[in-house]
Amino acid sequence: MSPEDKEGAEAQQRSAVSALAPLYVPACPGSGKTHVIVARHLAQPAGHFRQARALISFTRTARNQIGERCRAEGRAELAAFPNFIGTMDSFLWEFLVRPYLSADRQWQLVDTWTAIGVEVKLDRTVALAEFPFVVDPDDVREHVSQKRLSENNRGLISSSKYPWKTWVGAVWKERDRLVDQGYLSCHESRLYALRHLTTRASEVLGPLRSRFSEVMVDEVQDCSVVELAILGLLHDAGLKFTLVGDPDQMIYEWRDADRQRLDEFTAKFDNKIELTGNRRSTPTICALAATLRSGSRSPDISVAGHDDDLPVLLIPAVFKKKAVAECVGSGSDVLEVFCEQATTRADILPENCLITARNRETLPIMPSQRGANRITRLARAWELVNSGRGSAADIEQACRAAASTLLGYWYPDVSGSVEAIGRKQHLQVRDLLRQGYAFLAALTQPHAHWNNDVNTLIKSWSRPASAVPRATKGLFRGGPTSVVSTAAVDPRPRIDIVHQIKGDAADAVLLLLPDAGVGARWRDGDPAHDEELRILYVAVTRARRLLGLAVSEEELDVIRTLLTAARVPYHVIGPAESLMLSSGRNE
Ligand SMILES: Nc1ncnc2c1ncn2[C@@H]1O[C@H](COP(=O)(O)OP(=O)(O)OP(=O)(O)O)[C@@H](O)[C@H]1O
Repeated sequence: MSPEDKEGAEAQQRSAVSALAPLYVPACPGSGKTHVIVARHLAQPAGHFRQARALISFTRTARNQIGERCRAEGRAELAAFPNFIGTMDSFLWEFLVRPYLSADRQWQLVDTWTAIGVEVKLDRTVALAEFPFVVDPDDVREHVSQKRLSENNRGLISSSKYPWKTWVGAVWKERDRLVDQGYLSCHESRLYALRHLTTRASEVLGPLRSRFSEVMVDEVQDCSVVELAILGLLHDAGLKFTLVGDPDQMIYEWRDADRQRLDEFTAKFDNKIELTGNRRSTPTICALAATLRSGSRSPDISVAGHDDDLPVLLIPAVFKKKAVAECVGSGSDVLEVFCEQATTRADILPENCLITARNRETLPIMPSQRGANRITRLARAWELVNSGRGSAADIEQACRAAASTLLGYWYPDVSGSVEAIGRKQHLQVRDLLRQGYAFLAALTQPHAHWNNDVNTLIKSWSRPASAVPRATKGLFRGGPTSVVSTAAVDPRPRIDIVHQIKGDAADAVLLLLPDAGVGARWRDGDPAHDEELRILYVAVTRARRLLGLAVSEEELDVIRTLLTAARVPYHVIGPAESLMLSSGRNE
């Protein structure tokens, strides 16, 4: 990093902090988007009515960070009324929805229908939250999308004797019943906000104008089309916005984020200041990331100031079932090899590594967590859930192990994953995981003869009508071999899907690319139109110093060629290297 690069990045940030709104700040990964928003807020005097600012983010974590920064700078007044610091949903609810709802009931906003666990029941039972409500923002009309149903639910509904139309009727009936009771999901709330803005604009705009001189939106690329339509109307009505975001990190198409709509909206902003200084990643990681975004923009400038610039590690891998990936040739575990490489090459410990994949099904688990007998796995699952540690993915795995235990007793003649058995028996995976969690919570602490407690609970646990338990099949004969989970003692890397690590960072990141054709897609695809590539972009840009890619042998040549063309230094881990590492560890 040259002093000019550093000064350039600082100058960009300073301009973004001091420029007048309306303002659009497209910013690269690691450029300090939240820093800019907070600094902008801190740079201005605490305003009272008509001078206050609203700072909108998409997560409660981001909201809390902004509030904490204001307090840490000794400016607690900036986090208080009449300023507003909150999520997009709370902003819409507080200013555009709640004040204009009828006074005949007590209204409650819920994140999603999952929060109140409502189900649609015909001859099958499907949670209301599982039905995707899709909206056309131009005429604010909603429909329930069959196309967007999960595979599991599509199978469940197609096996029902009722046609899709009847299901849709039942969905609306259930939804209307909840609204009658005063419940609105955030999805509904957004639609109400848009309706109120179009039908009673002057009423809605008055209070916003009398309070805020500026509204800042962080991660604007995460806005759905409805949210963009709302912001568009507010902008056209004269509310002053500062939008900060990275369109290349748009990975929420499933919740209706839309690149074209975002581009149309941001094109209305004449004042645009770009942030191209990456304070997180090395030049190599910035160069690789540039191959995963649209247009031919040159790589972002690394101003992270790391001492080393490590090559990307390519790990040829065989992706096996049950979330295991092995190195080609040596058969060593990819996760272990990557963590060892991170330690030996860069002094990065496993707990500072992040392992990620696109889908939960392909998310690997550490070898230390595998290979144990069923009751030992269950004991580890108990330990994990009761320890309060572990990532969301770890806890889901634990619930899966418990659900699998119950299914093994209920359906002794059916084998397969929780998904496969659920599909065959018309049971929802979500319900099975919930049962798994409750089962773990009801179990005693593992001990040498724990199998007796577990078996008693399995037998007394409420079972589905279709269950056909047979004598002791699926029950446990012996106790666990080791009770304490290695998770409690081994430092382990964080393992999570890409959508869960957005906004985070780690010294070393390993991205697993198990899909056939991923190399060609990367080489030929356009990230502007291919969300899968943007998801890879988000994954690789989490890395500070070391990036690893585990790819199947068939993909290796394409990926090597494209990295060479982009002048991204890489190193392929050969069989001897991965073998040497694992045998070295065993000595
Ligand atoms: N002006 C600054 N001075 C010092 N550190 C900064 C400054 N701006 C940002 N940083 C640091 O740079 C790092 C990257 O910033 P941050 O995580 O906010 O990036 P981001 O733009 O939100 O990235 P992404 O969109 O990829 O999540 C953080 O560690 C942040 O504290």
